[in-house]
Amino acid sequence: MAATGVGAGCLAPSVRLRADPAARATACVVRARLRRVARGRYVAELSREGPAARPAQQLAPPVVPGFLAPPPPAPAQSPAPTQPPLPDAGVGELAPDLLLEGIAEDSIDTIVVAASEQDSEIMDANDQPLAKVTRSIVFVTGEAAPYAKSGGLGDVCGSLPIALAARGHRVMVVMPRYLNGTSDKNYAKALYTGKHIKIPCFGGSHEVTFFHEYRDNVDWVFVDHPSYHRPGSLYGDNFGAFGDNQFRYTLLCYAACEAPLILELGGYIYGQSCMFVVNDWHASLVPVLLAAKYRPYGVYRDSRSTLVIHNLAHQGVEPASTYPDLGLPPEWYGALEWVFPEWARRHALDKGEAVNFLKGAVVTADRIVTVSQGYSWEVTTAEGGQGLNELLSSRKSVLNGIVNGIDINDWNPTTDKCLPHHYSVDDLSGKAKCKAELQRELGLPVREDVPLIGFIGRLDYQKGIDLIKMAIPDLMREDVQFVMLGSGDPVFEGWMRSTESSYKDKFRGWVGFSVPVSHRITAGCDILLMPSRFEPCGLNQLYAMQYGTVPVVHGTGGLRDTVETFNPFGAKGEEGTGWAFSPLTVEKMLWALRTAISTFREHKPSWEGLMKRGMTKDHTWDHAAEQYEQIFEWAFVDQPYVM
Ligand SMILES: Nc1ncnc2c1ncn2[C@@H]1O[C@H](COP(=O)(O)OP(=O)(O)O[C@H]2O[C@H](CO)[C@@H](O)[C@H](O)[C@H]2O)[C@@H](O)[C@H]1O
Repeated sequence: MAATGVGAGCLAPSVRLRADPAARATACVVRARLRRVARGRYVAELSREGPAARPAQQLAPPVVPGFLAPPPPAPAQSPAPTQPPLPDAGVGELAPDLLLEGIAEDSIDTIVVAASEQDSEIMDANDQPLAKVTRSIVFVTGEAAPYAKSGGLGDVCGSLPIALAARGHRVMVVMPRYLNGTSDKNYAKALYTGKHIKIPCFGGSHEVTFFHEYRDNVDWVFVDHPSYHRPGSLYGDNFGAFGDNQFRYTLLCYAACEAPLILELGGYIYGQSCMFVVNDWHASLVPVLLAAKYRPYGVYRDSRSTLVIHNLAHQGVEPASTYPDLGLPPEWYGALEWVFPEWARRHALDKGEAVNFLKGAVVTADRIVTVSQGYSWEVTTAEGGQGLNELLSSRKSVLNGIVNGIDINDWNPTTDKCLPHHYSVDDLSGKAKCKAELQRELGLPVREDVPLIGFIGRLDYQKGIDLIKMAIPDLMREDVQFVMLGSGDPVFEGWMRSTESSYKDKFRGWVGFSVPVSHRITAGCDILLMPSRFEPCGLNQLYAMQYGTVPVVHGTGGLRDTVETFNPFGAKGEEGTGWAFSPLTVEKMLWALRTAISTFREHKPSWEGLMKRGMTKDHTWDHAAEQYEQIFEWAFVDQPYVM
């Protein structure tokens, strides 16, 4: 039995058959024409074509229950021999998932689902179309919240798929099943699919299995292998990055290529016409595998891939001698080939030859997206391109920037479960209470009049921690409070601890990774500081604005795109949502902070305006999801970049 889609907005992947063993097997074709009758409700007009000799009375009448309409009693259980044959018979209301009951599965050769473009649209609350064309989308990622998160990549891959699924797409996310003793409970609802494959790489055949959870209309697929079960964080432990990360993410990429072909999720596989969305270096082997190992055999010729760059600083680079381990044909070496400049080589005999996963995706993916427009330009410059600028420039015609959204269910001051008090743009009193609670929790003097400045993030060169370190002695001379939450570089962790003991009434350094604490800091602070050296998008400034906390940021990448510097003399009165300073120097940062502090102290109405403008900005994923759809459509208009 085959299911084919006809017409724009092919719905075939979601057609489901419920076979009735009582029905007689007779070859036929069922045509199901979907007509949209209301938002989310469809009528299927069924007609059956089959051999002229087909005895009509041997077939049970169709029952077409929808998700929304309660299923009618199942006449299939007692087929009435006098029932007329099908022609245009079964009509019922149903969601886009078409369920045919009472027809023997093996009695049907083909289901043709025809829906005009208009009919197949999923409508929004105002009955306006969301997605024009629905697709099968496969996200491949090293992390996705709430299962596993080490930073912004996890946030994005935990919420963008849900936003796309809400627009009518069929979405799968493929990521490792990390079991490390602390996050195991996050995978509790994921069930073993019974599917396992053997992956030929690294000198052996490695068995991986698949687990699955269906949540928020998304198929969350977890690849299981012993190398994902170990203490520490996702990518390393106290001794640094895991030495076998290249192996672990090679397995992920192979598994992600197989998943749409073998996993029957909701009864049906995703098939060969997918959009693979590969995130950062962990997933970057996917487009290379599609080109080198599938398309030459006629598989995935109708699929496309989009590389999403969240952070160019991590590229998955290993010695060239590891290439044979990857299981790729020798002639594909050039796609991953990477030669370090002489200054970056370790000794005179080092030829600097390496393989670079991210580079592999840059030269094979159909489209490339960075997580802000500003960053999409920066990656083409020598300063921001981390060595890939020339290659990325050569692909400028398919390079776009889309600013991330945020998960409004998770980050919403009116409902946030991590907060002791709630508030909204109309009633900010809860924010003052959150501030007092935070000061109490941190053991700082509880004072409403003192500006409380926060920092949340990885303690990493990228985040400009060294600038904060240099500025602290000056800043601590002011009447301010400062709280930092972060983990990473042990040198900075030690510095945070010692600074806390030097400025007991003013500074708190919380070393560690705690999502609830990050929510409480975002809500309780007045100012959020982000002096990032580079920032592809940045999420904390978006969370801050959503919570009425005014961001002071270095004007780079996504920070420049999202934070508008305060202007008291704008054309329509006061404008702006924070301060974006540039260039990145301690003096400039202190100047921006002092301007913010004096506005907080001396211009209360202006401060409230800043808070409210930030809170009323649209930070939802809807707009970004629509832009991703556009990129996918462009990709499908073109032939695959590498056949
Ligand atoms: N100690 C801690 N405790 C609790 N939570 C913590 C934490 N440290 C960080 N976080 C959380 O991790 C996330 C960090 O996201 P960012 O976007 O700011 O940076 P990151 O560099 O990880 O992401 C990369 O990918 C994202 C997504 O595309 C880009 O926005 C970004 O610019 C790019 O560098 C936020 O949700 C933050 O609250």
